[in-house]
Amino acid sequence: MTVLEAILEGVREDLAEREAATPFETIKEQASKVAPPLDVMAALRAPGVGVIAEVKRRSPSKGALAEIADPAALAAQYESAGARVISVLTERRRFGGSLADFDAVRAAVRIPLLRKDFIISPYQVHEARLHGADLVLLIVAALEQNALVSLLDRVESLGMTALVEVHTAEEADRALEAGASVIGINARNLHTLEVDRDVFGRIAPGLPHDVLKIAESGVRGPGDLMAYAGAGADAVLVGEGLVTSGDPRAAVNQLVTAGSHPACPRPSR
Ligand SMILES: O=P(O)(O)OC[C@@H](O)[C@@H](O)c1c[nH]c2ccccc12
Repeated sequence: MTVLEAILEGVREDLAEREAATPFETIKEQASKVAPPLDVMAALRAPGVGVIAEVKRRSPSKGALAEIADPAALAAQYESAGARVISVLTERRRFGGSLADFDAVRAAVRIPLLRKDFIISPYQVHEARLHGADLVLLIVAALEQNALVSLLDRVESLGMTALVEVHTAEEADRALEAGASVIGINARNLHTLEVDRDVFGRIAPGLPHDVLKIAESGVRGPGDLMAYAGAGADAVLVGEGLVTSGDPRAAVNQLVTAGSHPACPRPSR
């Protein structure tokens, strides 16, 4: 079993419990009454290379990363330092996240929020909306093509944006085929957890100009952001580098400053 398969098994078990506690129809109905999603495309298309800052307690590759006693306070720091979007891990077993973390962050910031989880069912999409998500992660490697297409359609039909994650050129083709308008290229292989920062530069140039390109994982500082920018990134998604920095506000600010510096390569749209 690969790491991804093991994670998905746990996700399915946790999901079954939530489904038993609250029926799909209830989640759907409650989600329809929530304030509409924010304009994610506008946030991501702003000038310069954007920063998506992640609330991440632990990871399967490194174990515990940071305590994060107050996710709302961390998110408020990210926002005040100029992050465009905040990503909140809600996967419990491997990443130590929760929808409670998501709620705390939602109440603390005004910028768009990404629900970062292993989404395999429409239930989780409506659940994301119910908790105020604007963006939802869909991982191509975790989904059959028909599931990817139908989840993407559902995300968009609720007015949210799908961040469709890929790690290979074949997965990128599947993402485009499904109609993705925002593609995240993850440097980390979810089967082996190995990080290869060159994956972005191999895949991004083959994507259409109008597709927003997010470089995910492995950003340690402004140098990595500049390299991703040079390869065509519209934004970078950063977790570990921020939560382990000791000063997340300063760490985000350095990235935001680099991403808006005149010497930073511009997205080519
Ligand atoms: O902590 P990093 O290396 O900055 O990576 C952040 C983000 O890309 C990573 O958390 C991530 C990318 N895709 C995922 C899918 C599921 C869980 C987590 C992820």
